[in-house]
Amino acid sequence: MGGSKKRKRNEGQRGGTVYSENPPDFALLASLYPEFHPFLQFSHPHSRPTIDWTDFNATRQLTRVLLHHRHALTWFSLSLITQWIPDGHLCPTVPNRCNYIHWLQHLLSSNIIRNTVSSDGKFRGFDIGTGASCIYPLLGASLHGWSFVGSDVTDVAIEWAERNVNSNPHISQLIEIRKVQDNASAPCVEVEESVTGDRITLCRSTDVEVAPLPLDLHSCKNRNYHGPPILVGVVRGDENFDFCMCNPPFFESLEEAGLNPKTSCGGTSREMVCPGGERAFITRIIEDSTQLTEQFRWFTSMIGKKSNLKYLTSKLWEVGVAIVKTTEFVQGRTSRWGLAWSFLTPIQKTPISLPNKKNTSFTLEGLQRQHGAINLLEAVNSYFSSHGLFCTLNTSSFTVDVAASKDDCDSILRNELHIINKSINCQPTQKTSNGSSLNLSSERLCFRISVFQQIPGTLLVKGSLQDRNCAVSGAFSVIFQKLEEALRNNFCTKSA
Ligand SMILES: C[S@@+](CC[C@H](N)C(=O)[O-])C[C@H]1O[C@@H](n2cnc3c(N)ncnc32)[C@H](O)[C@@H]1O
Repeated sequence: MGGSKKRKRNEGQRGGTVYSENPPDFALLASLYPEFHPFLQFSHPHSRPTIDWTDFNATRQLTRVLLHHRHALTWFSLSLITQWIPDGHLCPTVPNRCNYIHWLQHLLSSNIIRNTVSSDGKFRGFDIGTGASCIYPLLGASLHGWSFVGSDVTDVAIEWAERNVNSNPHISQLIEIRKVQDNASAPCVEVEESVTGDRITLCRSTDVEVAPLPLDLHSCKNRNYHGPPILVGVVRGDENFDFCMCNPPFFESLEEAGLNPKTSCGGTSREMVCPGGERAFITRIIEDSTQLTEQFRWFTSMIGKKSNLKYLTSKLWEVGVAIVKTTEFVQGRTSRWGLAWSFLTPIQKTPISLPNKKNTSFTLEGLQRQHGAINLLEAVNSYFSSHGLFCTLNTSSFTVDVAASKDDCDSILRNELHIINKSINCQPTQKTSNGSSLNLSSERLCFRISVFQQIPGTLLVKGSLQDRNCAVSGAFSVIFQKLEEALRNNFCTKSA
């Protein structure tokens, strides 16, 4: 921590992915795929080539050759120009989509939630709105051998997603494309045979014609979302998944969707726009998830606006999830966020394995001017208060003293900071040598957070355990890590 004056933004999901460590070499791609060559641009004769990111033909050709070169995927058949992504349809950028897959792989293999669905790491996922590209199932199946149901509402998306699946016979058995319709008759499942080259592949295709949703879902809770069903009514009662994923229609209008002139990835209004934008769409996913708590280990979604991440996270705690995980995906100048939640009880970490340090710290660098020590201190205070912990803020010494009961600590160790008992038992307190008013009962975890400004834009956050021998001191490291995560999320990432 600390050190370098200018923080270099990590590309990819924090921690990096194959594309941040090994970016595409356009010259090499053009030598391997002549159809990509016309799109190369050179700022001067000996510079590395790039492409015109505002040219839809260039970005879709790049996606096609990258999928083939890096992932052995045939996407909108390389040989048949008639099999091309329909004009104007969303063309996915591969590194960005890989970041999400990479994060999911990390989430699933970390076994925070017990694996009850799949064996051998062959996870099963539900891709909400798979699109004509079917990009996530193709990547997930080819990179990790995951199986998928990919849903969508438009005929074009379904038709082309199926074609893309069938163009990849080595993984086509792993992917089912499911059409979502908003009318009331029983689901029908059919298996279609299709011929690709000289091989016959099976692409399971399902039309799920769903019963109308319960009234309260349509009208009361989802005033803003009036579209077709998303999970409830599309997922069958006997299905279980390790995860669902979604790149939702981010925008409230096409005008809003067209605000980024720097890249051209296409996107029709059906793909990009939903009344109420991603906030409404993901709120519906959250509401659906409360009815499918046991059928998914993880619910996840991509989020385009940081302000929505905060809103949706608090919504999740309101509906009683057991755990929330977030991440930031950074690709070039674009940031997106990942949100994951589960209703299943996380596997309890053993306190013995936790380091029992008395003092610990981290540095936040590159903060904007308006984020001074006092703002950070207030954020620390409200972070702990909002989780029901007893806090004393001291703005002259730039400290917050915090006390947590044994039950609070148990909850935190189970990753359940949100259900901390708010009615903290305020016993008589005793003055400590450093002047704080903390209860030093051996059953209570008492610690002090101090904030120091090192240089403008760089703050040091220090945590000091008041009594290292208290019965619950092992919880301190976890709580401090959670605080760091929350502060970094709030203060260190680009605002949307
Ligand atoms: C932003 S696009 C994402 C496409 C693709 N997953 C990707 O990442 O490029 C959103 C997709 O969601 C689909 N969609 C909208 N509402 C839906 C619903 N209720 N259920 C399933 N898909 C839906 C749209 O048709 C569109 O294909």
